[in-house]
Amino acid sequence: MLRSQTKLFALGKRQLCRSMSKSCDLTLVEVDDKTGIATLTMNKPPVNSCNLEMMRALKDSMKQIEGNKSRGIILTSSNNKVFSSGLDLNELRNPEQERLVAFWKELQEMWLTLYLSNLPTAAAINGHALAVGCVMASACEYRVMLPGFTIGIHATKFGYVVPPFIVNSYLSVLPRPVVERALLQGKIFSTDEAQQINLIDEVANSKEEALSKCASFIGSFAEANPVARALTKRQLRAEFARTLLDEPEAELKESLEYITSPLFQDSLDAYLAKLKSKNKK
Ligand SMILES: CCCCCCCCCC/C=C/CC(=O)SCCNC(=O)CCNC(=O)[C@H](O)C(C)(C)COP(=O)(O)OP(=O)(O)OC[C@H]1O[C@@H](n2cnc3c(N)ncnc32)[C@H](O)[C@@H]1OP(=O)(O)O
Repeated sequence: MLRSQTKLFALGKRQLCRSMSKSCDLTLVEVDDKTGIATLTMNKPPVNSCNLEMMRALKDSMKQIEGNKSRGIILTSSNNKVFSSGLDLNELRNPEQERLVAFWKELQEMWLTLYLSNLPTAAAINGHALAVGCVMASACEYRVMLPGFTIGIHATKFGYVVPPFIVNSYLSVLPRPVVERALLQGKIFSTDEAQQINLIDEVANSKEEALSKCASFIGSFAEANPVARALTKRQLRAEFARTLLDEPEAELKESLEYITSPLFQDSLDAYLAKLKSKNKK
């Protein structure tokens, strides 16, 4: 996804910006002129898996929204069953080194951009949010989820070690003993369970209601000075972002070694085969 492929349109009272790939718009951004709140919609069929281009589109869209002086960001999905299925597993399977490096750097940068955004951030989770899908929702300041879906980081279930910044995503919303158990079990939570442990803040019965609740949360900062708010947020979050801010290369090296190991590749093959066979039955 090249920056030059990102377009900005004036659409009535709203601005619409799209990050485009060859075949579709990977992300859509609409800014509400009345509230100044931007809705960033993930739009990569079929399940918003995060490949290199998708993560670049998300990062670029967030930077554009910040540059447009919006009042906040709501992250959501155009798919009414899946918020995001996490990393695109095809990027990890027998990867070409150069692309894998670019992919993992993009994951680091996308996460930092969202986690440390100057703006208030909220996720309207209108479908399953798995692995990095859950990480993105957890990086936001507020989460509203629709009933009947699932959310969680199940990496250990299929043989993946969880990288430290992903652990930190959970730690910024959940108490440590809960994080430890959830990550070690590879626990996926239902909407109700997620609300009980405060992984999500509210449940909404429709996407519209979820967006409205997210907008109310963002509106709750109306009295706060935006610069003071942003700097305070950065101070509060800097500790959990430290590894990626100070030593992204070390994290990259460790992750690449692990991803390219036979141990990881074998468990990925088995997992992908299981995922594909589901649709052949
Ligand atoms: C010490 C240092 C250690 C460093 C360690 C580094 C290692 C890092 C790796 C660990 C990090 C992991 C983070 C991740 O995000 S991994 C991604 C995990 N995600 C999943 O497991 C989600 C799997 N998907 C599902 O469960 C379901 O698809 C769904 C999201 C519940 C949706 O179900 P639905 O029935 O609607 O859709 P389908 O299952 O039929 O899917 C449609 C097609 O999409 C393909 N698919 C789904 N998810 C992915 C994905 N994440 N990547 C690639 N492809 C995906 C699926 O196979 C279907 O394809 P098909 O149509 O060809 O069959």
